[in-house]
Amino acid sequence: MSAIVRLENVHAAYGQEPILTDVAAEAAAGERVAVVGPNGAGKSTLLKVLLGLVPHVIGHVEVAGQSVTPGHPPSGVAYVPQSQVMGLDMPVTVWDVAAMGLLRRGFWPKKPGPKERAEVARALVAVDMLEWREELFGNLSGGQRQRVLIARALIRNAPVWLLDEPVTGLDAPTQEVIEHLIDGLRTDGVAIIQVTHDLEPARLRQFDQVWCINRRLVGRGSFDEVQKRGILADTFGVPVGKRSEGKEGGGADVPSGALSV
Ligand SMILES: Nc1ncnc2c1ncn2[C@@H]1O[C@H](COP(=O)(O)OP(=O)(O)OP(=O)(O)O)[C@@H](O)[C@H]1O
Repeated sequence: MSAIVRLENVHAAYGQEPILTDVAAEAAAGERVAVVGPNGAGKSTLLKVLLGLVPHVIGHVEVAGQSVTPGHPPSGVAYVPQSQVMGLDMPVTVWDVAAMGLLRRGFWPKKPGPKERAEVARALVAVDMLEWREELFGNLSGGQRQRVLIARALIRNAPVWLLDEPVTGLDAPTQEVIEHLIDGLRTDGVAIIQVTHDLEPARLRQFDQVWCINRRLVGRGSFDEVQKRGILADTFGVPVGKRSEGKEGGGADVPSGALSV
């Protein structure tokens, strides 16, 4: 399978300090990748490298057939940032935020026509937020905001999705809804690169690959591979532990504290 996301010998920095060193990884269409690692490991930075948002990058970055360089984001990408980093004091409605999905497709600042409006409405229906369309985005709960950001991404109709902790802080039913929506994209051949702090084995087994990041790519593979080879434990900075027998879900050799982040 050919890669739709490819990183080769990638080094990245915002200033003098290197944040990521010598990262090489790839994902194919229809694959879902979990990006895991401790706080400050460089997970969000990795997504930003794929978006062309990190100012200093050495190496080869390719997304949806395009070479990505700083300041030149690829066009075939939908990005769902952590919802708490969105400006909540701006007077924008749910509809406005979702309609920003049209932004990179030549419909801005031109007024969207009936076809584009129908597209925005369809995306809001998909996340069950159409009736909130006139509400200010900043007045929504975390879960509602996340649904709107997913709607915005759906409108992009992109072959690659980058998601930064899309379900962190949400209640279990809302997590289920959003996870189900994201997972459904795989059947359309979308490659999904998702930062997550959820290290539950049952969850991570749903991903095709787990990329373990701690300022470098410590390793990657299926959850069972990275767990068995001690890569997960190394990523979180503890010695390779013994496999915890009899633990529900197979037991991950990761620090217990890491399981609750
Ligand atoms: N815009 C920026 N300018 C300078 N340094 C930055 C910038 N963004 C992030 N960093 C630094 O890069 C490092 C990695 O940050 P990053 O947000 O990528 O980590 P992370 O693994 O996503 O962390 P977390 O799990 O806490 O969200 C941190 O030391 C952070 O301070």
